[in-house]
Parts: sequence; structure tokens; C-alpha cells
Amino acid sequence: MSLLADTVAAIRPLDPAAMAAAHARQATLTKPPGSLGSLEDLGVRLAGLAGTSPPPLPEPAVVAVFAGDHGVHAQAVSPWPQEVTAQMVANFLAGGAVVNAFARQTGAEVVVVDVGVATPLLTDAPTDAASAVGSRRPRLVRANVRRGTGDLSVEAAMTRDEAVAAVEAGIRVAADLVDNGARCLVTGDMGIGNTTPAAALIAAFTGAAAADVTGRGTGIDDETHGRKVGIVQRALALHRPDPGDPVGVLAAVGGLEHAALAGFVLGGAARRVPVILDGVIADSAALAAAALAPDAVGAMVAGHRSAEPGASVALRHLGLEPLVDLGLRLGEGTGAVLAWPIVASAARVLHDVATFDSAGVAEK
Ligand SMILES: Cc1cc2ncn([C@H]3O[C@H](COP(=O)(O)O)[C@@H](O)[C@H]3O)c2cc1C
Ligand SMILES: O=C(O)c1cccnc1
Repeated sequence: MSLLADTVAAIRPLDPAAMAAAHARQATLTKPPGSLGSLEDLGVRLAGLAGTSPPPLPEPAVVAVFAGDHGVHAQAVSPWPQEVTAQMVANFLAGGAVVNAFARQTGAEVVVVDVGVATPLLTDAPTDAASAVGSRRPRLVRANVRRGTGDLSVEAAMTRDEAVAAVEAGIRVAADLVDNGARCLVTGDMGIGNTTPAAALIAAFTGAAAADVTGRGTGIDDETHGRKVGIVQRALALHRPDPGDPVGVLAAVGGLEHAALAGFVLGGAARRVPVILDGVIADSAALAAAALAPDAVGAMVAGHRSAEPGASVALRHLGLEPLVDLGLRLGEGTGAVLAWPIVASAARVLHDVATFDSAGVAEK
């Protein structure tokens, strides 16, 4: 079988016995029952994912920033030049982007994956994902499938083979990181124009109208936004993507980083490690992952609620409630990195907190 088929086949539901044990343990801890709100449910889900209660602490964490370019950039859907994608990759590797600052603050590592950047990357950064674990220096993984997609408003973004190659690149990154000790995977993205394919994917997988899922990305005016909605509508009318064929949807209206992120989520789910979703790009990729393997949703944690309207539509479809809601609309993995300490805290409660019995605290 192929790596994609093997990975999908390895994804199983959450373990009900571990979840029941974690749920029972929550009730014995020195706090009023339910007082940790959704963190209690998150702790239970982490136990179900790991198959043990208490669940392992989700650390170390690595944020993988998948980078790609977009043919639809030719339709002026973003005010930024395409070269900014490659320039920001250099900035990530030099440690100067917002995601680097947040990663330093929280203790996460950064790996950048070139899965579809249009311009060749010149860098002396170390290039293996495995060594990212425990390293302070960002890594670059060279996994370029093609130098940017086709313009999805007039042609398929990529071929089916390219979509599968990008998904499998993401699976490989997840596998390398987990095999080298990562216990939490964090999604990141960089790709000028990538909120347009994200909107098209969300419309295709949820059935929502283009106007309800297309946002302002880096910050566009009303005229550009109106045109962007029209371009998403045109792409959907042209390709008629079938949500029952997730690879076909990714190939028609996706992006290389979206496809790789779908694979990254599947790779984490197959190895039963939590994957924290960042913003609208990760959320759109998560819809593709869930369409390929419905049980993959068990490994997903919605890090934050992006200001992009499509993000909320996608999360609702997945049945996920975001942890952080700060009006962020940056991407790169920033919101997900901020959520990581919250995810770790949800697990740590089940390790560290005394029980009413052990602490001699009276129950009501
Ligand atoms: C300097 C800069 C840094 C970024 N970091 C993330 N993005 C974000 O903005 C882009 C998507 O928005 P749109 O679809 O409107 O182009 C992606 O690259 C995303 O990661 C950035 C964008 C810029 C300009
Ligand atoms: O939701 C996101 O991650 C996002 C929003 C705007 C631009 N880039 C990314």
C-alpha cells in the first residue's frame, strides 16, 4: 500500500477505557467537579488519544510551518508580492518572525517545510526534520513538490499525483518528528495568497457559500474582497469538487501547504500524538484530513479561532471548540503555539493535582 493508504488505515478511534479512567480521575481531584470547563474534556480526549490515563504531557512540541505559493496570486487576491513567501521562510530560519518569538516564549521548536515555494531557497540552515526536536535553531525541510500551484480559478491547482506527494510529505514530517521524540505537533503555514484556496476548500468540504467563508486575509479592501469571493465562486463552479474525493478536492482548489498540512494531521493521528490546529489554513486542511480519515478528528485540538470567517465554519463542521480567541489573523502557527501551554496544562492536571483523599480535603 502507499504511505497515504497505510497512514489512513492506522488511524483508530479514541480509546474509551482510557477516557473513562481520565473522566473518573477528574472527579477525584481537589477542585469542584467541572470547574476546569473545557480543559477537563481536553484532558479526557488526550487520554483517549494516548490510550492511557493520565495522558503523557504533550511535550516537546514542534511547530511545522508549511510553505507554498499560489497561482491564484495572479488574480490579485492578496496585496503582497509572491516573493514574500520565500522572504518569510528566510525570516523563520533566521528566527525573526512572530512564530519564532512565540515559540521561544513557550519553548516550542520550529521547522520550516518548503513544499511548494515558487522561488529557490538559498540558506545554510540545517535541513533535517529529525534534529528539530531539542534544537534551538529552526530547521528547513526541502520537500518541494512543485514551484507553486496553478491558478485554481482557471485550471486545477495541481495534479492528483502532486496532491498525494504533498500529503505524503506532510505525513513524513509528522512521522520524523514523532519518531525523534516530539509529543505535540503544531501546524503552521506561510504562502502569500493561501487564504483563497483555504476558503475554496472550506466551501467544498462543508457546502457553505463562498461569501460566508472568504475573508480578508492579510487585510484587503472591499473591492478586492468582493473579487476574491467571485474567484472562489468561479473555482467551485469550474471544478465542482466532490467532498467524497478529498484528494481530488485538494488537487482542484487546494494549495501545496494545505495538502501537506492535511498529511501532517494524518501523520500525528496515526501516531496518536495531538496536533494543534492554527488558523484558517490548518482548519481547511483538517477538513481534508477528516474526509480521508474521520477518526483523525480525535487527534485534533483547535488552537484558536482565527478572525477569518471560514475558520469558524470549518471548526463547527469538525465539532471542535477553539481554546484561544484573540482576534489573531496571522497564520505561521502563531495561535496554535500560544495554545500549546493550555493543552499541556490540561494533561498536567491529571498528573499533578492531589485527590481529595491524598490531600485530606473534605468533599461536599
Ligand atoms: C509579512 C507577512 C507575514 C506573514 N505571516 C503569515 N502570513 C499569512 O498571510 C498570508 C495569507 O494571506 P493572503 O491570502 O491575504 O495573502 C499567508 O502567507 C499567511 O501565512 C503573512 C503575510 C505577510 C504579508
Ligand atoms: O487564519 C489564519 O491563519 C490566517 C489569517 C489571515 C492570513 N493568514 C492566515
